[in-house]
Amino acid sequence: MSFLHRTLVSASRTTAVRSQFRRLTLPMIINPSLRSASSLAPKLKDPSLFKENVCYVNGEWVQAKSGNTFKVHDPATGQLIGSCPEFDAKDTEAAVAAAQAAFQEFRHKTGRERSKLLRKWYDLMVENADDLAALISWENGKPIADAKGEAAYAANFFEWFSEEAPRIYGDTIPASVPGNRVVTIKEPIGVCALITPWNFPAAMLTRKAGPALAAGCTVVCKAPGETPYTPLALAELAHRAGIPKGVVNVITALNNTPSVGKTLTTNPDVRKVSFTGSTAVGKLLMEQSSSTLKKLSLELGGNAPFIVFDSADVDLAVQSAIASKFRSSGQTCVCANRIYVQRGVYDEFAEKFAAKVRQFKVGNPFETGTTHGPLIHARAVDKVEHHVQDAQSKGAGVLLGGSRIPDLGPNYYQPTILTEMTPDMALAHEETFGPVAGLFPFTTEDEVVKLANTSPVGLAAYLFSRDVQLVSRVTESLEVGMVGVNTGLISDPAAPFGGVKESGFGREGSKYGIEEYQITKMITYGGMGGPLQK
Ligand SMILES: NC(=O)c1ccc[n+]([C@@H]2O[C@H](COP(=O)([O-])OP(=O)(O)OC[C@H]3O[C@@H](n4cnc5c(N)ncnc54)[C@H](O)[C@@H]3O)[C@@H](O)[C@H]2O)c1
Ligand SMILES: O=CCCC(=O)O
Repeated sequence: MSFLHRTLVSASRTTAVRSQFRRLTLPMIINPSLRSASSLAPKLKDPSLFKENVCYVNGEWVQAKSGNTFKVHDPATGQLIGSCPEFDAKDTEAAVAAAQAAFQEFRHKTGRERSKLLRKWYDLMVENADDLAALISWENGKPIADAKGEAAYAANFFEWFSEEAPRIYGDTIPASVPGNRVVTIKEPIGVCALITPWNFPAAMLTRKAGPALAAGCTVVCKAPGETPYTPLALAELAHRAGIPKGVVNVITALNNTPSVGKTLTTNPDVRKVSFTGSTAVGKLLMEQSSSTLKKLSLELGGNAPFIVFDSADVDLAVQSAIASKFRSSGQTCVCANRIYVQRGVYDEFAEKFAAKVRQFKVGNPFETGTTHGPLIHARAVDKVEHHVQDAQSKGAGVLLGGSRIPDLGPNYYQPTILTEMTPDMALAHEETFGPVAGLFPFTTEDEVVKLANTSPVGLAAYLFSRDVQLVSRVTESLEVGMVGVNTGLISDPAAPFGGVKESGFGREGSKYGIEEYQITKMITYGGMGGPLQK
């Protein structure tokens, strides 16, 4: 197993592994000893990675021209972490101008030079992984083991794209016109706006910035208002890596996010927008980008079907469902959302699944042994609660959980299992983005494929079966961009990540990821070839 896979697996399956050694308890364990307010700030080995009240523009740490700031809170405790500059349209224009000026030189660096810069940035991420993980846990709320997994996952995008940068090739194409020679070269598209979400504060940035820099582009990263400190720490590491000024800019906003987004999607110097977040915001950004016809990558919401056939290895399906459904407390776009289980194994699956979930330890992300932390904010908890109540009102059973955990804090919700789910329930057609597993019984292959494909989104799907022909049929019938067969973990810098339908378009990571930041320029040479002149 590779280091990356190990870190992903260890972060996401902490619960599965630990559970083998713990006594079953009912209900799931709640980590009792909340940290006191005075012990909230994690101790960083390098405190200078915590950048308060500044953004990184043109190689310098700057404030918003207005002097305005917004506050960032720890989702686990509600305590204040600090403030960040509330950038506005003018501040954003300045960041784009810096990136545009830097592009004129950076585009001419060789692939090998860009590779070395990315590699240095990667090395610094690895050296500072513990601090990055602490920042991730603090502002996002994921348990520290998961945050370490994210730090490694994020760094690996720089490693991967440092290896791609020197290997950018065009084609030589046989022309239809005699004497013509056609070649293509790959050029960097220009300034890229990278708009990233809070659920992976490091990895969503590196998955975009890695290929952008490898291609020779410069970037303006709009950090999520909920989790700005990890992206700002990455900016500090970019600075230390010697990345030239203006090539990487990291800006922050919370209340001004719509106007910053509008600026990034309408400024003619921005040639590409890459966004990860909700489908609703993706559609808005696409509409805004149409004014200057920007190239777009949109990695939007999912509603992943997780299908367990009678022919499955049920234990493997259970373990994988735990890893997929409850990763980051259900707050990833590829989390299983609709768990379809064939009638023949439904009861066995439900029982074994519940036994594992009962062993989760919900609590403060920094507390030893915590396997699951809080949700990101109150809106997220409200949505989860709505999905559970809606399902209950329409006849679902609550096998486990089903309520908030106010003793831990306002953003905590119990890991929950709902049974006998039906297609009319909200969870069936909306991504929950929280720790609720809805188990839908089904009878036939045709039925489950139709159910899986009813969603307007199509990001990831998972299926479990030992029947190779069934696997092949179903995989090819699913309307999604990614399928996990007999695995619940599909994220890998080497693999193309992206969706179809209203989950967006474009691929991130892998050999394809860099194409999103390139243009293919065709050159036709006329009057070439023909017989040698004697
Ligand atoms: N695909 C993913 O990884 C992912 C990540 C986060 C959220 N989501 C989806 O979003 C839903 C709710 O989460 P949310 O409310 O934080 O999502 P959201 O789309 O509103 O926010 C995601 C990020 O987009 C940015 N953003 C929001 N409005 C913007 C605008 N007008 N212009 C520019 N940037 C803007 C913010 O930086 C924010 O952090 C979830 O249920 C889930 O479906 C998906
Ligand atoms: O939530 C979005 C991305 C998650 C991942 O890369 O696995």
